[in-house]
Amino acid sequence: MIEVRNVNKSFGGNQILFDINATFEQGKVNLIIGQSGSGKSVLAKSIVGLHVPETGEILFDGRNFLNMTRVEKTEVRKEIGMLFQGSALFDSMTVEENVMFPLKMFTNKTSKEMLDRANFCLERVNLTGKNKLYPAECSGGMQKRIAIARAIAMQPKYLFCDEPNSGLDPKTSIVIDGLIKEITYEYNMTTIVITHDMNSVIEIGDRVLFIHQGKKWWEGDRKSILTTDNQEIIDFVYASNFMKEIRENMQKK
Ligand SMILES: Nc1ncnc2c1ncn2[C@@H]1O[C@H](COP(=O)(O)OP(=O)(O)OP(=O)(O)O)[C@@H](O)[C@H]1O
Repeated sequence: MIEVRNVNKSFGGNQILFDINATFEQGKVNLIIGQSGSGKSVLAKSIVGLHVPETGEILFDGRNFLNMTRVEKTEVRKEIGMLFQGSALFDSMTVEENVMFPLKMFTNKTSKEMLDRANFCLERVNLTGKNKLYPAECSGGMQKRIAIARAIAMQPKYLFCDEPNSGLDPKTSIVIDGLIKEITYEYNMTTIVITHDMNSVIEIGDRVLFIHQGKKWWEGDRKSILTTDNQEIIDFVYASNFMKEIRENMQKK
């Protein structure tokens, strides 16, 4: 579980996050949604230690990250798997080398142990036998699955996914969402996903946090987001005429 308590963050006097309090539960897919510029990425980066908030606490299973020594922070970072927008694979490395990269960086495993783990992770994302390909030889969906294999290589307790479906077609997005959901449940991870994708909200949003103008505006589960009366959520979720029609039809029933 990750808890965010009273987090405020500014850049050069410009306040971006206002007293955010949120709980991201273990074994669940926790989504952060909100309009562009609302502060989602700043919040996620504050949680993983890429930004330092002025005030507040970030608790990883009760351990306050902001009070930790450098060594303690490094230990927590090893427990975090990251899935970046655009996959962020190393082009000059093969699939297998990409997946083994965090193991080489952070563990003392032997080559055989690293290869075994890479093979296990590649099998988990249905990429068995693709070890020697380079990222440029793989489709966008495959690249995302390689990035997921790399993110879980260290058996993380926490998984962060930044816009996992960006650049993917709807069908491939569903596959990636399904994989994120499955591995979250299978490995009992605390997963946080930043997304704009309403389909993801409906499919995998066990918990949904809606950020509006740097403030926590609403939180709930995927079902309650469809029936909420919160006007900012309605504006966000039902931005298109098609979605507006669906809501009107739901209300007539
Ligand atoms: N390093 C930074 N220095 C100064 N301002 C920043 C920095 N990072 C983000 N901001 C500002 O913080 C605000 C929120 O940005 P953020 O990237 O969190 O938005 P977002 O909700 O993730 O948007 P999007 O969905 O478009 O990615 C924006 O006004 C942005 O300009």
